[in-house]
Amino acid sequence: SFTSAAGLTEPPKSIAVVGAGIGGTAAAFYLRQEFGPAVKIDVFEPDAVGGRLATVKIGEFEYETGGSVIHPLNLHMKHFIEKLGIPSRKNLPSKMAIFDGKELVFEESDWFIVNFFRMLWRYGFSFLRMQMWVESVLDKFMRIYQYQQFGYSFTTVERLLHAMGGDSFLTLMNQTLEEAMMGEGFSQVFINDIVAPVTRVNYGQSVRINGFVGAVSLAGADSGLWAVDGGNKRVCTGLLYNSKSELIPAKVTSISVKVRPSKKGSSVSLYEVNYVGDSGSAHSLYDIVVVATPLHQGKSDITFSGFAPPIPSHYPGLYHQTVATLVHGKLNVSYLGTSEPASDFTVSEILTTDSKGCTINSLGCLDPVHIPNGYRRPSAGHSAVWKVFSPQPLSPEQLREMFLSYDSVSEARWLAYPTYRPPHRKTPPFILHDRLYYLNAVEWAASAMEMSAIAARNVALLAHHRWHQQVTKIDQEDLHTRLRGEL
Ligand SMILES: Cc1cc2nc3c(=O)[nH]c(=O)nc-3n(C[C@H](O)[C@H](O)[C@H](O)COP(=O)(O)OP(=O)(O)OC[C@H]3O[C@@H](n4cnc5c(N)ncnc54)[C@H](O)[C@@H]3O)c2cc1C
Ligand SMILES: CC(C)=CCC/C(C)=C/CC/C(C)=C/CSC[C@H](N)C(=O)O
Repeated sequence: SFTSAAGLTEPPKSIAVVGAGIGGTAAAFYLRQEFGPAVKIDVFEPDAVGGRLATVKIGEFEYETGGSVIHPLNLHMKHFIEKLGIPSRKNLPSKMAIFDGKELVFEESDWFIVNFFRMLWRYGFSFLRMQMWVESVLDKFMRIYQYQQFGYSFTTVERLLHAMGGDSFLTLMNQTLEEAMMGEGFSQVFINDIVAPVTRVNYGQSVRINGFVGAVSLAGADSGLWAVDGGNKRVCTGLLYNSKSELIPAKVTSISVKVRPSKKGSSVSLYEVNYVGDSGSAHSLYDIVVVATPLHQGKSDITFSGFAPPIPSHYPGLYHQTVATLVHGKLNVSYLGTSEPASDFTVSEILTTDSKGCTINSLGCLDPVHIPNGYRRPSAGHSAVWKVFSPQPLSPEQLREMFLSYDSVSEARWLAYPTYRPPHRKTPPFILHDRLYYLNAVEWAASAMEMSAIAARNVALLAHHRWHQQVTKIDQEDLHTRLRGEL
C-alpha cells in the first residue's frame, strides 16, 4: 500500500540514499530539487565519497584511477560543474597508437590530414561512417534531456531506452557490437583493428559487448572529451554539499518494511534502514529509499526483508574486473616493438588489439587532475606516470618488461562495469518496491558517469510523481513525437 504519515499531498519527511558515488550524490541533488527544502536526506557511504570516481597521489600530483573522461554531450555532468562552479581541467593534446602484443600496428601522426589519408587508404570511408553511426545513436540518446526537462520518467531501463531510440535501441541491446556493425556494413578487419581496441580500453571487453554499450564506448573515443579540474570526484562532494544532505559514514546492511499506526488512525508503511559505522550499528526509518550501488555479487551485500515478492541481495549478472595500475617510471619503448628513441616517442595513449599476446588492455601516459601553468607532459625518455588497464594484476615480471625503471606502483582493483553478454536479459527494475528505488539498473545498458546521472534524475522524478500520484508523467509512449517543437 502506498500511504504516508502526512498524507500523499505533503512532501515526504525523510529520504535515504545508499551510496555516495556520482549516482547517489546526483540522486540527492535531484531529490532536493523535486521535494524541496524541508525533507531530510541522509546519504550512506562507508568508503570515500565518489565511489568509482577516485584519485591517488603520486609525488606532488593526483591522478584519476577510476572514471576519467566525460563526453562533450554529457549534459548532466556539464550542468553539475556549472552549477557547482568547478572548472573543467585544461586539455593537453594526445596521440594514440595501437599495439598487437608484438609491435605498434598503427601510430597517429601529429597531422590531422596524414591520419585522415592513412585511414582512408586502409579502411576506405569506414572510419567516417563509424563516426556517423555513433553520432546517429547520440542524436537519439540526447532526447532523454528533453524528456527529463519536461518531468517524464520511466520505470525500467528498457522503457527509458525505447523512449530514446525506439526499437533500434532495444535491438542494439540484443546484439553484439560486432553483429550490429557488421549489419551496418563494416568489415571484420575494421572491427578487429579499430573497434576492438576501443572496447578493450573502455570496457575491458571484446566486440561481443552489446551494441548499445558498444556505441557508448565508441563515443568515449570521440574528440573533445573532458575531465573535472581537481578530480571528477569533486562533483560528488559538491552535489552532496549543494543538496544539503547529511553524509552518514556507514554501510547499509539491510532494508525492511515496517508498518506503523498513523496519527489519523490508519497505518503507514516506512522503510527501516539498518547500518553499521564506526560507532556500531543503528537503524532509522524513511519514507523513501534510493539504492545507488550495484546489487551484484562483490559490489554490495544488502539484505531486503519483509518484501513480497522478495527482493534479492544480488541480481543475476557479474561485474567485470579491471585493474588500473599506475606506475611512475620510465617506459621501455622496445616492449612496444618500436625502434624509435624513447626521447622521440610522444604517443600518450596505447590501445591494444584482441590478440593472444596482449595481456594488457591499454597503456596511457597520465596527466594530473590539475594541470599547473607551464606543465608539459614528459616524453617517454623521462619518468612519467603511466596507467595500465589489465584484466589481472600485473606481475613483477610484466612490470620489469614494460618499464626500464620505476619508483612507485599503485594498484586499484575495480569490479568496474557489468560483463556485457547479449542477448540482453531483462534488467532489474528502477522500482524495487512502492517507494524503494534502484538506480544502477541502468549500468546494464551502459556504465558511465552520465548514465548514473540520468538514472539519478529519472529515479528522483519517479519518486516525486509516485508520491504525488502523477501517473501522466510515468512511462509515456511516443514522447519524441508529442514533444516535437516544444523546446
Ligand atoms: C577503471 C574505470 C574507468 C572508468 N572510466 C570511465 C570514464 O572514463 N568515463 C565514464 O563516464 N565512466 C567511467 N567509468 C564508469 C563510471 O566510473 C561509473 O559508471 C560510475 O562512476 C558509477 O557511479 P555510481 O555512483 O553509480 O556507482 P559507484 O561509484 O560504484 O558508487 C556506489 C557507492 O555505493 C557505496 N556502497 C556500496 N555498498 C554500500 C552499502 N551497503 N551501504 C552504503 N554504501 C554502499 C560504494 O562504496 C560506492 O561509493 C569507469 C569505471 C572504472 C572502474
Ligand atoms: C553516456 C554517453 C552518451 C557517453 C559517454 C562516453 C564515455 C565517456 C565513455 C567512456 C566509458 C568508460 C567506462 C571509459 C573507461 S576508460 C576511459 C579512458 N579511456 C581511460 O583510459 O581512462
